[in-house]
Amino acid sequence: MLDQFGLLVGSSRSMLKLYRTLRKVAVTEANILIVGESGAGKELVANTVHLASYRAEQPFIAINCGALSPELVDSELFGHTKGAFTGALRDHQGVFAQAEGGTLFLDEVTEMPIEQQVKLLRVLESGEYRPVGSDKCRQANVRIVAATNRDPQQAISDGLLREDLYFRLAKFPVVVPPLRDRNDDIVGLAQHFLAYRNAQEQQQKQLSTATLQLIAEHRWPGNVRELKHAVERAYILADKMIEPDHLLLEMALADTTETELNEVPAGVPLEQLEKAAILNTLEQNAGNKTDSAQQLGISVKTLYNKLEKYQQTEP
Ligand SMILES: Nc1ncnc2c1ncn2[C@@H]1O[C@H](COP(=O)(O)OP(=O)(O)OP(=O)(O)O)[C@@H](O)[C@H]1O
Repeated sequence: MLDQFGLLVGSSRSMLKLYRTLRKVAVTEANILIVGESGAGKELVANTVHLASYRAEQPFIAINCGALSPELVDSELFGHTKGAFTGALRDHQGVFAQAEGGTLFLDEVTEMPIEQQVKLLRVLESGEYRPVGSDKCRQANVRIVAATNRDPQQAISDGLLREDLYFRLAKFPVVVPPLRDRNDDIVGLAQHFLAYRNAQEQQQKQLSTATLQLIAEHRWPGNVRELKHAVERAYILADKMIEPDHLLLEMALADTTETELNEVPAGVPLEQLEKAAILNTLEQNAGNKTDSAQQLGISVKTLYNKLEKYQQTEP
């Protein structure tokens, strides 16, 4: 049986160290910055912090900063009053109001436009925010837990994250290690996801020895999310014994071999290639933009911009 803390499962040394940190930090009011690769479990860490905090009975609100629409970002964060702008037909609560008393999880915080990062910093400093169109400030009682899959120092030098906001958020930087650095947990997590499905479906499917070996040896670039999806796929495909082929790991491989690249016909407009690469990656990731952007080596914001452009040029 693997150790558990809140929603997190794992007994590797790095996970046990993480639990110790979270246990201490959760009961404070400190804001937190969680750093880790996509799929490593950052949102689960944020949720666990919330559940282990004194705010557990209050709301946990999660937003992806890369998915905020540029025109509405102020309203999405701070809310708006009726008539604040065309289309503002009624008062709207932003995420700060929704999370009042609880925890606000800002995923992909480096994708938040710099202008809003300044406003966020102001809220963290003064504890006040003002809904769009209102002349009254509201008091915010919200704990901020932010996350990024970028190296924060690099994001600061690239101008994606304000240094002053970083210092405000990162009183307690929490690092979630990639799955390949917690070898001891890989097979246990696979068994955990399988046991969960077996209990749900009242089945007793099993992982064969060869499957367990493949799971242990795979590098899991998509981290725990990739492992969970592979087990769930295999669970559906296998009757009783889950064999290596059921995991469909080659489908999830992001690495394109040189031979495959040589098969791309010469003279295809680059834009067309780019669009095909983007749409195929999204399809492989079941529409998950964060994972797709990471595999494509672009930011979530760039991915959104490109998708928007395709929509405009579509007949
Ligand atoms: N330690 C863990 N124990 C159990 N399940 C886990 C663990 N870590 C991650 N998961 C599961 O893996 C999936 C991905 O985790 P999560 O969404 O927290 O990752 P993330 O780092 O926030 O990803 P992204 O950066 O893409 O938003 C979720 O289904 C989550 O429940």
